[in-house]
Amino acid sequence: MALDARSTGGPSSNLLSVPPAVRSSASTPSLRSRDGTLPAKMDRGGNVRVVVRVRAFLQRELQRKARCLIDMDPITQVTTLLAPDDQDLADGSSSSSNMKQLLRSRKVYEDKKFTFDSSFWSHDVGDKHYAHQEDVYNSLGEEFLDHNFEGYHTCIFAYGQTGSGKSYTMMGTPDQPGLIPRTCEDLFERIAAAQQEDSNVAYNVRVSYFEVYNEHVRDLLVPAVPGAAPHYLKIRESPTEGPYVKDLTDVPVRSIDEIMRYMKRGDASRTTASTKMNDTSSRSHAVFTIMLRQMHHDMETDETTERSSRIRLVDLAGSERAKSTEATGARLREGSNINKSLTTLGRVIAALADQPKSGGKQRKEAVVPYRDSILTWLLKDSLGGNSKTAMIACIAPADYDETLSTLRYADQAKRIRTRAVVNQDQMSTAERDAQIAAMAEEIRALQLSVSDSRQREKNAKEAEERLEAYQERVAQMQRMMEERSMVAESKMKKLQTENEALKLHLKLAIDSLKNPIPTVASTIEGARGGPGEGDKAAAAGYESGGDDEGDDEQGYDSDSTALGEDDLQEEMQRYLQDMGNLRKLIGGDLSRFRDADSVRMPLGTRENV
Ligand SMILES: Nc1ncnc2c1ncn2[C@@H]1O[C@H](COP(=O)(O)OP(=O)(O)OP(=O)(O)O)[C@@H](O)[C@H]1O
Repeated sequence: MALDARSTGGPSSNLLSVPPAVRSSASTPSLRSRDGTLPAKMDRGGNVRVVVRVRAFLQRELQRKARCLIDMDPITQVTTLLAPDDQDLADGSSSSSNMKQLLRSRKVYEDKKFTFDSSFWSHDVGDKHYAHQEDVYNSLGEEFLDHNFEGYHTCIFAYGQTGSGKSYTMMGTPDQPGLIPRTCEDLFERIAAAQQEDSNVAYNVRVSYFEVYNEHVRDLLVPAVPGAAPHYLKIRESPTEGPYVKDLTDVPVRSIDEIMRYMKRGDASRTTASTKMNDTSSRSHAVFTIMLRQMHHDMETDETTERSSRIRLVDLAGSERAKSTEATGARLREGSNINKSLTTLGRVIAALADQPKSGGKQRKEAVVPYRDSILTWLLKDSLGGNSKTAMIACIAPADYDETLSTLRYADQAKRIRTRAVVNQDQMSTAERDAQIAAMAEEIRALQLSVSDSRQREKNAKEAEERLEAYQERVAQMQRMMEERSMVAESKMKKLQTENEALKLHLKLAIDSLKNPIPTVASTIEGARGGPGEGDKAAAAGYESGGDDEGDDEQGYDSDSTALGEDDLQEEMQRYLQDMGNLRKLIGGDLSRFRDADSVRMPLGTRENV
């Protein structure tokens, strides 16, 4: 049950019974909508969607008998942060000197109210309005997956202080899977259902998983070699794709099992450590990306429509105060790097929230400091570009200062507008072939110039840039070849289905010729001539039609039967031969792609695990 479709309740909330949320039946919208326009209900405007989730007390909070400082109103979606009293402050401070300091500072605490798109009350599981993992997925993940099938890039990121429930929300546990495993599962279920419905649509799914640790990018799908120095990846920016991680493993996946395997493998490689605030604290920002490509081939026009979308699911490391975590050494350095990138994220959010709305009075756009941290640079597109984005603000129930800071962050993020567009391409087979040929030519030229520059070793930087451009083009070509092979496979599938249908048809035609059903006319004729005549007519079958012309048309004579059967058989033979030829042609195409695949592997622009 999704919380925005029902009530949530803090200690004082007004609980209402509302109907349970209905699981969306949305599947893949037809790829045949050429212009990429979507039903109005799909378009929720371009603002970042912000939801908030409060977790249950942890052992340490129960031990100090903490009081819940959060209240959520299920109707208005207002989240109230209640001012702590002296007792709360005394319970929350780690030492008596801290307490004295707090009281001396005479800070005035007051209740603060915030309104978000949804609020998830996950504080006490006994509450009938408790938001389970499934509710969070149904309310947010499912809708975002709808957008992906429509062709939009999406990004969901979890933000909050350390130990507030980000990893639990995004990844969850084996018993309580979070948004990432649920998205993977739903994705493949939808693909299977859509393929049953329309075999002309082909799907291609790839995943990658990386972490940003201490301002370095590490591939989580490549197992770390024990004892060896960690392998960090570089970031590049492409004019079309924006910033990306160079040489990041990007694996094709074909089933739920396969994607779950990669997800678990990456998750196990994440840098975590035990801190005072969280036994398994994520010390890095983790970005799990799914690339979904949907291709529809129209047999009549021989045109292929392709939609591609990127699903980014981000589990940020938690903001932390060194005082609370009591971290020293490596943990302290990690903590300050985490805080640095989160501060930059805060500045990016503030700058984006402050951008003038288009159409209004011309005001200068604020400079957005994306490049000030690896995290914000990599999320540039998701935060302020072509993406539908959601932020899940995770909060602890009894930490006023940290929760206030998270809620303020979230409040600002609500004002960010992104510019998501449907990523759809349409191309005829001839155009695709021409593009592949042109690309092959370009690659050849680049290859020559790379080896030439290398030989001369004059300008190493230039050579490197050319090499990168070359590798990028090869990767693009690889993708186009895959698309062609997907189209060819879908053509094959369709021909096979037609072939089967024709074979069945032929068999039925031959069967009906061999064992014809007596014509109704002759039976009626027989019946008219009295019971004796009728029996005779039935026994004579279709030959008893008489010399009447009309009867001849309805019945069959043995000569014309033989002729019709031969004709039909001949025609069917021709069909089958045509089918065979087509199949050979496509088979040839496929083996060419496979050959090309093995040839291009050594180029290794994208490593496949
Ligand atoms: N909704 C929830 N229901 C039950 N337990 C939860 C919930 N949210 C979080 N927890 C528990 O709280 C603890 C901290 O959660 P989690 O590790 O997800 O925090 P985090 O925000 O990812 O922290 P960090 O930033 O340090 O990695 C875990 O033991 C987790 O199981």
